Amino acid sequence: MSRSPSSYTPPHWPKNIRYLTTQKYHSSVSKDILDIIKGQRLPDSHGHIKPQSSFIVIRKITGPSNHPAVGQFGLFAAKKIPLRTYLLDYLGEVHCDDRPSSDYDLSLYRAPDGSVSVGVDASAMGNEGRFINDYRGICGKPNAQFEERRGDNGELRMSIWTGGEAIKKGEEILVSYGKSWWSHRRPPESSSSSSSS
Ligand SMILES: C[S@@+](CC[C@H](N)C(=O)[O-])C[C@H]1O[C@@H](n2cnc3c(N)ncnc32)[C@H](O)[C@@H]1O
Repeated sequence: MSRSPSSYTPPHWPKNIRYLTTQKYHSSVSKDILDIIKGQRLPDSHGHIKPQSSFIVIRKITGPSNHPAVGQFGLFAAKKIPLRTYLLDYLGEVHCDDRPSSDYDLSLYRAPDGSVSVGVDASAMGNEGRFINDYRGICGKPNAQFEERRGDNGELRMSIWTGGEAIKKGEEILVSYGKSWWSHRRPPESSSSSSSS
């Protein structure tokens, strides 16, 4: 970990990936779409919630040997996490171009007429969220989920929340990437994934 706040990167952060603390916008995002994503600052409200990123750590997956992402990294509970906790936002480069080869690209927004699709791609830049793995082949169901939310500044982001059960210290935090993410990829081999989501 480095000392100055501007150059902070979390432990295990890869040197070739830019660490972000805010979303970045690619030139493929038009002014109209930028206005929709950035939204408007919300009036001060009592519903102000902050992400609890002290609950999570990036860790290299060394086992069990049948873990489908062994040798890669994952996101783990640094301490016991209560149910329905807002952990962090999935930060990356917000874009409107196609990124079929990125394994770190999430869908953020689709125009109602289907003409524009906006993604957040954390392949070259992102935060701890880029290390969250899918539950398939690891356990029976996810213990966390992606949720779209607008922050206090009105900006639309993909946030990561724990589900309806507390997560024990040391447990891996796992979401569902969704069927469409896996539809054009090879599913994990030791899969326990008969789930529909
Ligand atoms: C968003 S990244 C997750 C972080 C990744 N493990 C890493 O170290 O950078 C998505 C990639 O993680 C791996 N992955 C995540 N969940 C998986 C799963 N359930 N089974 C197999 N591979 C998985 C795949 O290689 C996938 O392309």
